[in-house]
Amino acid sequence: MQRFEALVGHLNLVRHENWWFGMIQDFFLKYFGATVAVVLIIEPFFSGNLRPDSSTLGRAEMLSNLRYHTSVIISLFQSLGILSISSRHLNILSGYADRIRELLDVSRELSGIRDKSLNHNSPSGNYISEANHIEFSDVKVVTPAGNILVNDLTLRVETGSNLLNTGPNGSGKSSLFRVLGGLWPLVSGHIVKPGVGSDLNKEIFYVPQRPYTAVGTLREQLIYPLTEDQEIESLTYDGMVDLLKNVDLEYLLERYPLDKEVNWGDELSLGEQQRLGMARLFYHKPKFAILDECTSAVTTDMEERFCKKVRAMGTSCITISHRPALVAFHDIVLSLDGEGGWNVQHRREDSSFSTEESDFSSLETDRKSDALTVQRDFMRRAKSNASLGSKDHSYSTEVIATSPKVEIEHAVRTSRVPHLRCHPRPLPLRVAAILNILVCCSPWCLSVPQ
Ligand SMILES: Nc1ncnc2c1ncn2[C@@H]1O[C@H](COP(=O)(O)OP(=O)(O)OP(=O)(O)O)[C@@H](O)[C@H]1O
Repeated sequence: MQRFEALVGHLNLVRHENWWFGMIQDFFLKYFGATVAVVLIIEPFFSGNLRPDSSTLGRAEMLSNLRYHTSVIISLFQSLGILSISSRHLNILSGYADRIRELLDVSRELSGIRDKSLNHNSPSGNYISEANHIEFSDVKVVTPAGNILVNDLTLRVETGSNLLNTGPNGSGKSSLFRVLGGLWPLVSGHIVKPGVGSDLNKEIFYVPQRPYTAVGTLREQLIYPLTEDQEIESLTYDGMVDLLKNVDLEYLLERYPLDKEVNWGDELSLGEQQRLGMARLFYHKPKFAILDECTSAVTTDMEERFCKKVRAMGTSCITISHRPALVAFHDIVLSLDGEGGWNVQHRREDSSFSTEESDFSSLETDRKSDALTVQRDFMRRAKSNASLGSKDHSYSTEVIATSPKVEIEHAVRTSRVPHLRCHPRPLPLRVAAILNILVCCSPWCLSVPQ
């Protein structure tokens, strides 16, 4: 609050100074020059030092001289004004130059940190190396402010495995992947991942909750972050149709002409933007996809189809989510407790679970119990899967399987929905039934006391 008040005070001061500067500058440029010019020229005229010839030509010459000198003096003052403005422009320019220098310093510093973490012989022992899988060994996730979010995490995600990352808000779910992507420095431990040194999106594609939507054509949105000249194989119209059909967005092709530039962030709903983000993933077909709550605004049906399609594509999902329903599509669950603790559960071949953990359950605080709820849900669902004996099943079968059976049977028996009979009764019987209803409902019948 104090800083905010200091900022407001500083802005007020700048506005105040600007106002005075503008006033003085305007007066100096517009009025002061002309006033001085008139005084300088009129003074000799009134003191009698300047007497025109009596001839018309002499008077005209004097007037022309007066005009000339006035304009020279006014131009002189204007030039002085422009010089004073230039000093202001120079100040602004030096401010911009200073900010660019700061940016270059920071980027140099960051690339130094990155090079250090890529260097296997780093004296601190923390480095990033290349492999076909993702592995964290004793990795600490620390915020730029110095808070430890995850302590000594050890976890391996093989190609083909799917990891679900859960935990309370602010527990460091997204931050873990900031470290993986090199956005935050690796302060301790060792990370193994594919595509080291190349752009993150080639091997590990990040799909955020609100995908970035640049102003441009629909095609440009689908291939983002690549641009047309970076594409190895150009995306055809049929390819676009297929990608959009996967996420039920094919109507965008009818709504927007192919070459129309649109601000997609303004024109699409969050759910549509998320589906566009999914279509991008299908275009890039990465080895690993980091799905950061990217299905939070779409229907569960769409979410189920998306998960199945990503699996079929051979991409391993690393999903950050609070939705327990998603456990059905993952074989490893990483739970963070927001206090540095973590817990990893692996689904084994026989659908039972093995658990690795740090000091996760030593002390159950509010944040830990939040994370434990998701874990317990995962275990419950996993047990029910095992009893069903199925390894691969859909979200809806999951829901049906975990719903109380008795209630379903009961609901079917007491169904109020009328059903057509397979063998309708003979016509005379149906006519007799209708007559019976008519007679019973007639006013005479209704008025007869029972
Ligand atoms: N640039 C930053 N500087 C300092 N602290 C940060 C920065 N970015 C995030 N944090 C802090 O790190 C913590 C973890 O943030 P993160 O985004 O990883 O949480 P999360 O588990 O993904 O939360 P959510 O479930 O709400 O998405 C938060 O407390 C946040 O305030």
